[in-house]
Amino acid sequence: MTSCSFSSSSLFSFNLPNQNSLHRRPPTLPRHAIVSSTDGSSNGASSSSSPTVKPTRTEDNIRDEARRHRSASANPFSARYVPFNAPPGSTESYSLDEVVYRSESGGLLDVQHDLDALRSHDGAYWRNLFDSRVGKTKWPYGSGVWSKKEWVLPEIDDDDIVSAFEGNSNLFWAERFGKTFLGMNDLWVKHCGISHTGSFKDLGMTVLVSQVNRLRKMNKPVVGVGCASTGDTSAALSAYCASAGIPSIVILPANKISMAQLVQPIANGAFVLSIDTDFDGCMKLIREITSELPIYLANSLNSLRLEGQKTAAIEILQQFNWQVPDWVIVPGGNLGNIYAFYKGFKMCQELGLVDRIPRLVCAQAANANPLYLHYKSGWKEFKPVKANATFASAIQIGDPVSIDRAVYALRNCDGIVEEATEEELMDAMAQADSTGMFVCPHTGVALTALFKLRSQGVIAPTDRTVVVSTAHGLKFTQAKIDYHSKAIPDMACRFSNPPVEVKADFGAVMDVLKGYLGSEELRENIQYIYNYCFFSDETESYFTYSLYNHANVSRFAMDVSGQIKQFTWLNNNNQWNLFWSQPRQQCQVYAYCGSFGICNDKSQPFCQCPQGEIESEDPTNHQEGPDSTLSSRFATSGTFQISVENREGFQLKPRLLLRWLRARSDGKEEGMGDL
Ligand SMILES: N[C@@H](CCOP(=O)(O)O)C(=O)O
Repeated sequence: MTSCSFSSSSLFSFNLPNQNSLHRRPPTLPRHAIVSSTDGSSNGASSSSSPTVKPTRTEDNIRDEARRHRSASANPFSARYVPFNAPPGSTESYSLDEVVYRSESGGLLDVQHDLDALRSHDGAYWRNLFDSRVGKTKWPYGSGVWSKKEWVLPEIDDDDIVSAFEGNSNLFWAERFGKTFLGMNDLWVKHCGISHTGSFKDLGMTVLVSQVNRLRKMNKPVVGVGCASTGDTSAALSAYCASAGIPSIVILPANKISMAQLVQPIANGAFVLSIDTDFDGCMKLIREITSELPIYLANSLNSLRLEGQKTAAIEILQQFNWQVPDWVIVPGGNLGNIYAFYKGFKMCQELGLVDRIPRLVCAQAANANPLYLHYKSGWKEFKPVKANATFASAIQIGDPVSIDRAVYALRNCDGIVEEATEEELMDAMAQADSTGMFVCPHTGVALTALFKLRSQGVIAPTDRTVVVSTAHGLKFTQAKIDYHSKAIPDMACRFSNPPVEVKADFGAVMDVLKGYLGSEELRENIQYIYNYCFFSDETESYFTYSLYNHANVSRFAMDVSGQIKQFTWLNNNNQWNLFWSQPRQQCQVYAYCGSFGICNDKSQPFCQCPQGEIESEDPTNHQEGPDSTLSSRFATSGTFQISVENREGFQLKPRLLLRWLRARSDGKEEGMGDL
């Protein structure tokens, strides 16, 4: 890990920076004659494309413009800290302007909104309001978080908000991944990592840093903001703090985060401490530090963060036109996010935007699985674990701070916890990448959970399922390089795709390309023409297919040849064309010529009896193992060829010594077969 040397003297002088000079200035935009207010009563949803809109001034930026249109009417919405899962009758609560992370009893806090005030509008009102703000540059609603401001931090002044217009992340229809690997048609990946700093942490950090900005303007004693991190939280914290001119301090476990994650806070000017411990050790330190120094805690122990993160759930509903998916699968480490998703969905149900919530699945790496073990024990006593190294390094956490929140969320939505081994998560990541994504290992954990729940029949092929991708794959290139170079000990790296080294010679390149174009791998592309769905359980196995283009006519047949054949109708020739067959060559049909016959694709009839004498060792005693079949045939050259093929169809170099002693072909004596 790179070591960083920053001067500590300037950081710990505790001088408040001149905020005016540091404040981010959004770009100047032409001001349009749009009348709108922050309560959304007139949101200008259709104004930007109206021909009657005229630019009248150009000197205002979007923040100035929002300020000018600030509503004069009193804000009816509010929120407070209360003890998390407080017993009925509890009156303990705190203003969001207090610096407090724990309840009197030492438990977690939660941000409680005045739901009665929010209920003064019905679900349709909120749906329309949120929808009207998407895709605009209006400050601060251009952010997917602040477009739900009334449900996030209703009382903050728009001027105090520090935003990179985060959120509104892509909800990707994982069409090919779903169909190819899972037989699913309605699988989606919420790419929260396609974001300002490359992870979902931006959603929470815009809220937390905005509140810090407000506290500092109120002259509250907040000198800087600090976090422990496995890489993503620190990247988000440092970027948002840099944007607002607020010092940030990040504590990282040495050698346990990716280079891309490490360089983010360094580049954004954070004070970076690389500490020889794991994340749980760093978390303990930051808790102690923030209780001693005027440094505001930015980890999700601070419930403000979850107010931003919950908007990803609202956004998913919005992207489905307010239809509720059946499942949402979230990778889990420190476990704030699984609760944030639950809270977002629950608020939408309670406020009448939707009538139910999805079932949540929390997916953990098997090397850092305290929640999984807790779930498997029937939610008996929780025991932290020592988290072992995992490629899903951002969730290498053994003592998650939000364990109570996660258990609450999962129990209240009939949730499930799954785990993924290192090989499973890396394979799943590579499979997703092979279908056009570029996901992080944590998404591999979530996809593994999906594989397992599909194969157990818990998630049905038609269930609408969303996998939450938490970070950008580019943060984890080293893991991908190791995988594709097959450089990971004890891992088969089944889906690796290493580059082919070829000399700079036309013929050599052509040979390699011809090999590739004839490969099995490329033939699989027929899936773009046919939509295959394979189903298999204990009682039945079958597949169905349909044509993407209904103008095509096609038929499948299996006949006495032992081959399954797929024909397409050629309109020009008025005949069936053999499009695909498997096994491709007649002689590849298992035992087509019986136990001792010789199959030769190049002659008719294909099957012949061997001539001469063959002396061989026991065919089952060769190194390819009993799963391999031996076949032999005459090639056009007249030489005798032997091939050994295992059940997966891989051609193996035969180690079996089959000696062709005296073969007579056309009365000639041949020498050794072509081994
Ligand atoms: N994966 C996290 C770990 C800290 O979690 P947080 O949600 O409490 O910030 C990270 O990126 O640091």
